Amino acid sequence: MGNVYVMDHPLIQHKVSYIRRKELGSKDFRAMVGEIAMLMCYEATRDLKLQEVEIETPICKTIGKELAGKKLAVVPILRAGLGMVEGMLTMIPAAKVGHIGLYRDPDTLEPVEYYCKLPADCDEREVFVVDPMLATGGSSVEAIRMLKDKGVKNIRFMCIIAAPEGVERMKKEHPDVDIYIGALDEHLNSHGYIVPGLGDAGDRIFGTK
Ligand SMILES: O=P(O)(O)OC[C@H]1O[C@H](OP(=O)(O)OP(=O)(O)O)[C@H](O)[C@@H]1O
Ligand SMILES: O=c1cc[nH]c(=O)[nH]1
Ligand SMILES: [Mg+2]
Repeated sequence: MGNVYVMDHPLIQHKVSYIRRKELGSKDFRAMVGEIAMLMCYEATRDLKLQEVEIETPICKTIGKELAGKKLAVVPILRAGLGMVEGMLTMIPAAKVGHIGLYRDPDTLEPVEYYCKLPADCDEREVFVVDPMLATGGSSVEAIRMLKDKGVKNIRFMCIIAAPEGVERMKKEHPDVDIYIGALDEHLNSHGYIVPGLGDAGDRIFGTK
């Protein structure tokens, strides 16, 4: 059964408050989204399995620990998820990266697919799906369905801001997926935007509005 984790680390909370400010420009917004992703990655990988390994230091042989089991992959939901990739790779540089392109139709709020390129062995990997915003949940539910269709079994979802509506939908549709949230907000407005939120994450990262 998947769990929902809302980050309580002071650095994450501080940086999330910072990127909510409407006066923050794209350059600083983008940099901070990357920093938040890095800190969230650190928190969301706490339970990765370790195995013992014999190593030799300049002094003697000893037993150390290394990551065991499945290799990792990061899959951003385009566009806004791209802002989290570098931070994730700072923490887990050996991870492969897949891309899922979805945009939300502004009228229906339904996700529209336009791209999918995944690592060939993604079904053998533990996959971190990243997107700064979980609003209605339509995009993340669809992205995870696409991964499951390719045989991926171990999936975690990471977002910076979530609405309760999206969290409930994810729990219902993908009860096996752990969800990591930077901040859990109040509700969605009539246009499907998170309140208080931070506006349109993709536009703010790429300066398109
Ligand atoms: O939970 P949902 O209701 O599906 O909304 C969340 C989605 O909306 C945003 O993407 P958007 O459609 O704005 O595309 P963009 O990243 O290209 O801006 C966001 O980055 C999520 O992917
Ligand atoms: O508040 C929201 C909702 C969906 N997508 C965003 O970028 N922001
Ligand atoms: Mg957008």
